[in-house]
Amino acid sequence: MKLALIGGGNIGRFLLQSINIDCLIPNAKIIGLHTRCQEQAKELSREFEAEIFEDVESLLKSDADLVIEAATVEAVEEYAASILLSGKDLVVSSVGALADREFYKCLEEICILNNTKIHLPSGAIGGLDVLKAAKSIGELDSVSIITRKPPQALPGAPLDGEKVLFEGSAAEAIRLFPKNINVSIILSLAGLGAENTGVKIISDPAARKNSHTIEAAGSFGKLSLQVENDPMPNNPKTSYLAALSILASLKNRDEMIRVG
Ligand SMILES: NC(=O)C1=CN([C@@H]2O[C@H](COP(=O)(O)OP(=O)(O)OC[C@H]3O[C@@H](n4cnc5c(N)ncnc54)[C@H](OP(=O)(O)O)[C@@H]3O)[C@@H](O)[C@H]2O)C=CC1
Ligand SMILES: O=C([O-])CC(=O)C(=O)O
Repeated sequence: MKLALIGGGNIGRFLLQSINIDCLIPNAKIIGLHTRCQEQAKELSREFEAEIFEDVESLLKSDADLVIEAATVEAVEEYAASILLSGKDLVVSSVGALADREFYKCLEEICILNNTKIHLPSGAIGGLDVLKAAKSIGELDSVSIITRKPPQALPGAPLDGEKVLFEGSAAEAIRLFPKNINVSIILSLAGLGAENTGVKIISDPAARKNSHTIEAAGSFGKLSLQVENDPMPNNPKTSYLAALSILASLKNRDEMIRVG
């Protein structure tokens, strides 16, 4: 499988190392990457033997089968449609982009017409299987997430003392924190939608982990799940599990017997 990558930050570098050097996905290679900073692109290209795509047009013309986005919500908004139209599948890290129903429907139509797929990894949380099963006959009543992170991982957070930075819907949360609360949107997509998923974001100077507590209730019973994420070694903002979940998505793609 030939892969192309958009974004050369924490997750991008981790994927280059895991796929091109550690060979963790059988028969897969990241053949090229596009990222905003050319210096960074050159360094990654040298280190991981991947081509540089100076723009997305050259990435689209490449023979990659699948594109992994590890950049920003804006990058998904800008490039997703043309990637799918070019016949390539897409793995999205910045799932917040899909909070917009119109955008979601537009991408879904492109996928149907072009026989392409979008893969949305579970990111830094879990429990999506429970929500999907629970709502399959429409009896999921409530879903919420409380995210607690150190202030260094959240924009505008005070360094002294715990503070609730946000309380409201996932739709509003991702508008205000597009780099920090993608988890609420994958949760919404598995469950009740972005308008009906409750979010609380807490900045906590005592926190050493990025923790996400999910509560859900419905006719199935109740779900209560806490994920205590270790951050990636070089970036307190990103949970390690988010990067691992992209590898898991790539592996799922080829599995003949799928769990969950
Ligand atoms: N679903 C989930 O649970 C999680 C999702 N995420 C999301 O995943 C994404 C990647 O995370 P992470 O690797 O930690 O982020 P980083 O900020 O470390 O890296 C992002 C990279 O993308 C590049 N970039 C930004 N905009 C563009 C663009 N338009 N075209 C090409 N490259 C671009 C950046 O370049 P530059 O350095 O020049 O800005 C940078 O190299 C983020 O959107 C993050 O919010 C993260 C954690 C969990
Ligand atoms: O990494 C995390 O814990 C979650 C995160 O940033 C996001 O959802 O955008």
